[in-house]
Amino acid sequence: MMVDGQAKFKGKPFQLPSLRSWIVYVSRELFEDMRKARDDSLSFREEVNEAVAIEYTIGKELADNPWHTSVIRKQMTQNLGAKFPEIYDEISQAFMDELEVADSGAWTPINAYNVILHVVCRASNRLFVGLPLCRDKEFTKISRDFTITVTRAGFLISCFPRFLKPLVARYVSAAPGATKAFGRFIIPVIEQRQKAEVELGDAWKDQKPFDFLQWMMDAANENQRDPKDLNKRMLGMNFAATHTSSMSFTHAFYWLAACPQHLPELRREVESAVETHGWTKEAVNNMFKIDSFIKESMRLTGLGASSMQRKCVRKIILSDGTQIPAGAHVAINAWSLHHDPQIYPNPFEFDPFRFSRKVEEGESVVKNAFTTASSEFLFWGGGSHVCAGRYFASQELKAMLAHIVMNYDVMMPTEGVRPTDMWFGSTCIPDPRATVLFRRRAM
Ligand code: HEM
Repeated sequence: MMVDGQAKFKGKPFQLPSLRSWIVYVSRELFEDMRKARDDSLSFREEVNEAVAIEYTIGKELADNPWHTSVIRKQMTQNLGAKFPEIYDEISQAFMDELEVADSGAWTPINAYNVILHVVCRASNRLFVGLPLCRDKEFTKISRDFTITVTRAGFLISCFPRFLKPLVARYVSAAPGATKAFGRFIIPVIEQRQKAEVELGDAWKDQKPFDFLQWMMDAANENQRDPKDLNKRMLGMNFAATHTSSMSFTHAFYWLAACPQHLPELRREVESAVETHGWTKEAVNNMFKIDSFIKESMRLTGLGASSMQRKCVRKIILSDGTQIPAGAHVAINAWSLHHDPQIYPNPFEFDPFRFSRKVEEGESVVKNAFTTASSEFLFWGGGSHVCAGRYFASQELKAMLAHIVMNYDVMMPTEGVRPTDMWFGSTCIPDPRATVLFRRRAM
């Protein structure tokens, strides 16, 4: 429908119904309007609050003041290099534990999505809260299930008028139970750290853990140190990180399994980067083909057909004269943009080295990098709310792909056939039931 709308209205804004409301889709020409718009006109927060009923599912505190986002943008991003060895350790351990591939060297059919979800959850939580919690089966299960819990409850709550929402939330939402269960793990850790800080005074500085939870505790002001509040923010992080990364990785991985002819070229690149830099952030930064492979997968079959969705909170007029009334929802038609032949020649072809080739031809590395959000690549959204975790997500996905490439052969049971994607509204979901064949790589 978005492709038809784009063709019929020749790039002018048009409206389509979504599962919750009508959405005005604008094209790339209005990217700057969307990028520059402030929250008092086109609101990201109102959009998210409405989509997942955040005040009833995750917590009103997060909706009112998401201060932890600046900890992601600053402390977390700055420390990714230092944390890489641990994150890579978790990725390789998790693949070893979760991927039951025959030792005989025979092909083993495996439900890849389930493995990927477990690996992502462990790797993310290694950064968020460290060992041993990131490997705790009960703790990671709450984290893995939480996105589904919130998405389901949020959708249901959003269908009811405002005065009924609290009632619906109380009876349908499993989120408060999940928050409590998560808190049984996280709150004692927070309390123990707060106690140690008081008892050890200055000595705490040298002994304190080096993880996201601690960066958040250090950044919190006097009013933000309540363990219950910090618990909700940790769960919010898991919500933002787990399924987005797992589903995105699965999209890229299905391309790899459907096109294993690219394995040798990817292997050569990973081998050379690791030989020079070891398994470090520098090595991953030098994996341009891996980067390009993932970016091309996200261009062709990324999670969102729409991007930068906002709720209009006061009437505005866009630069082409389009009037957006208060209460309307606006988004960029990312699907049409990512499949526009003017920007991406042969847009429906999977061309994994499309971006790394440009770099080899002399174009800027930054322009072509997976992490770069621009008017031509809307996978991460854009403007002031562009994904805060994209540097971590990119590093994690690249390290996972590099690890698979180095250790396994993969292929689809029907050679060359990628599992058919599923659509939920404007979200493109890789088939979670698909089986992929794995074989340990002969060294
Ligand atoms: C492949 C994985 C991921 C994808 C596809 C993704 C995608 C997005 C998108 C589309 C947005 C909205 C941007 C906009 O509307 O302009 C967003 C926002 C956000 N993401 Fe991600 N994300 C991913 C991973 C992560 C991770 C790992 C974290 C945390 C560690 C994270 C934290 C956030 C936060 C906090 C925001 C809100 C930013 C704000 O309020 O300003 N994301 N993400």
